Amino acid sequence: MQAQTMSVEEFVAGWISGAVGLVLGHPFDTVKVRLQTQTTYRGIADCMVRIYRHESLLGFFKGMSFPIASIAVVNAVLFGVYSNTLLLLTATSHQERRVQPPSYMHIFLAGCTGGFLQAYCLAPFDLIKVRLQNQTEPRAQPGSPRPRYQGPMHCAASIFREEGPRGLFRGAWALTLRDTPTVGIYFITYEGLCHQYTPEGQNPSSATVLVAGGFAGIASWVAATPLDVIKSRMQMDGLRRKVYRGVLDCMVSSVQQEGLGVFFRGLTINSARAFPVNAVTFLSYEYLLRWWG
Ligand SMILES: C[N+](C)(C)CCCC[C@H](N)C(=O)O
Repeated sequence: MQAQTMSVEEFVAGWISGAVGLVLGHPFDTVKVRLQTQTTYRGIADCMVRIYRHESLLGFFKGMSFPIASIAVVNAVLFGVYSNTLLLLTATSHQERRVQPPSYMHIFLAGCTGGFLQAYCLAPFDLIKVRLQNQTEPRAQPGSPRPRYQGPMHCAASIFREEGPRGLFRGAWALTLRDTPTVGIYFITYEGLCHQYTPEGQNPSSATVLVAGGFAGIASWVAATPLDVIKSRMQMDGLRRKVYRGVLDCMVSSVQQEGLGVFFRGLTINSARAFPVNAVTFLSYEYLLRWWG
């Protein structure tokens, strides 16, 4: 791979590795979204049992098809922009960076750039995912009430019709605020841990990549959870009637009604999800790049 030319491999590796992680983490993600936006569940276990009883195993996979289709764009942008920004800042390729590690400042800046740009691609897909995950109706049985959205395309079309084209970007601002700094944290944690446990100039071992990826996921999600709650609430807003005037208003009224703890809703489940998802994401990313490199 040549330095200074844009590398397509990074985008493709980002896509495939994201898809692998996504399927693994989706059931956790559904529980998280419900806990963040609905007040009827008493905790993780209660939420899981009730989803299973009422909606069967399929309930955990609601809203997954769109993220699978969009992860190609979203993760390719995340990893591709990150890597290519580093290439611009440091003039070294993925392999050369093992020998000449970039500074943490450069890693953070490249991560923030990747996070900022992927947030915009992610926003409409994430909105549709959250709306579908929050539908508690069991799969259609004859005579049972039909859920509001019949599927991802129907959901997108309904939002477009009922809330206008801008409606598809509901929550995008909160999402950008969530992801810009936390993707910086994501890559700093990953690169820092890999560097720490890898002899000079070598590639990190699979075990190192798994652990560093897992902790990168946890660290970034811990930092991201407060704005993740706000983001999910903004996305559900407007469904019946509009409650929040903006990100700040959503923060203030959530805290007033539920206390500061509201910012940590879904933290446990988010971290439990983040470890395996991001361990697998980084492992496949590294392997794909080594294989092609
Ligand atoms: C959003 N935040 C920056 C915290 C995490 C970025 C990690 C993205 C990964 N696909 C996952 O879903 O865990």
